[in-house]
Amino acid sequence: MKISIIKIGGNVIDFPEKLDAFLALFAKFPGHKILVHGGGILASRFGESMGVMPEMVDGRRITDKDTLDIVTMVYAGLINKNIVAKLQALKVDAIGMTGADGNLIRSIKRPVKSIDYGFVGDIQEVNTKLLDTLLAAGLQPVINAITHDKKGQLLNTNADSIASSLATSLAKDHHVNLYFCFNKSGVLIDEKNESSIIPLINEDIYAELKKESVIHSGMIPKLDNAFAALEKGVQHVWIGKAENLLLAAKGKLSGTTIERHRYDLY
Ligand SMILES: Nc1ncnc2c1ncn2[C@@H]1O[C@H](COP(=O)(O)OP(=O)(O)O)[C@@H](O)[C@H]1O
Ligand SMILES: CC(=O)N[C@@H](CCC(=O)OP(=O)(O)O)C(=O)O
Repeated sequence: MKISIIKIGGNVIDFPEKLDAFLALFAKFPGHKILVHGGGILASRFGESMGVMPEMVDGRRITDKDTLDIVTMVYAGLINKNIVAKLQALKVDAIGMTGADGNLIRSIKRPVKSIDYGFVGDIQEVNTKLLDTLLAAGLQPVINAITHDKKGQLLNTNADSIASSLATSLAKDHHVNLYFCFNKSGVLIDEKNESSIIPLINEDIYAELKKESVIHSGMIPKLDNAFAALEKGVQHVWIGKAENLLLAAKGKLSGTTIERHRYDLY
């Protein structure tokens, strides 16, 4: 079957009117679809209000015990259940899940090397059978950034990595497209100029733009995840503005398409 994995970032979730507009588009999105969400901005804000200061390294959150409790409440509770309720109101039969539900995503606590990320999970296994069953039953999974180690420990996992892993696991048996929706029009040459979209990025262009620091911070893990997905059989990866999601689905020019192949110069 054809499956679309759609990831929505914290910058959109944080603005109720932007989230509502996005969910209305998601409801109209054709075919089988899975929504993956983060919510890092809200988690940071909640943490700060409780005296737990956010600490990020390379776009990943250092997650101590208090932070794990906060992200579990925010991602698996507040954000996930609100999105499910809003989608149900839009007549989408959404079902909200963490990686622990139905053993959907098993991860392991990231080994301590130069940095101790704490309770951060690296994905090991995705229960694609469960996703197949849910999709075949007409349900639309809404999956958040909390995973588990199957030994009783919840872990915090970057939502871009979750989207990419779900896409690559499902791509073994299905035609899978991956859409990263965020608050900018795409990958930009000049971050402050929304019309400076780079329509197509391959690995050569990526390496060059990274070297020149045109691409930095949160965009690096997003693009690493995008290339990893293409390498493992995902058909199409798109990065762009949440409001252009339906244009992207129709193949209309909007945002950035990620292309795997390097161009042969000779
Ligand atoms: N060349 C670029 N074009 C667009 N955004 C960029 C670029 N380089 C870095 N970024 C940054 O990456 C961010 C998106 O990554 P992230 O915050 O992880 O997204 P999300 O909203 O999905 O969580 C943008 O908000 C922007 O600040
Ligand atoms: C380990 C790790 O970094 N987890 C992320 C999960 C949420 C996320 O990815 O949210 P966005 O998509 O809104 O950035 C975090 O806690 O920020």
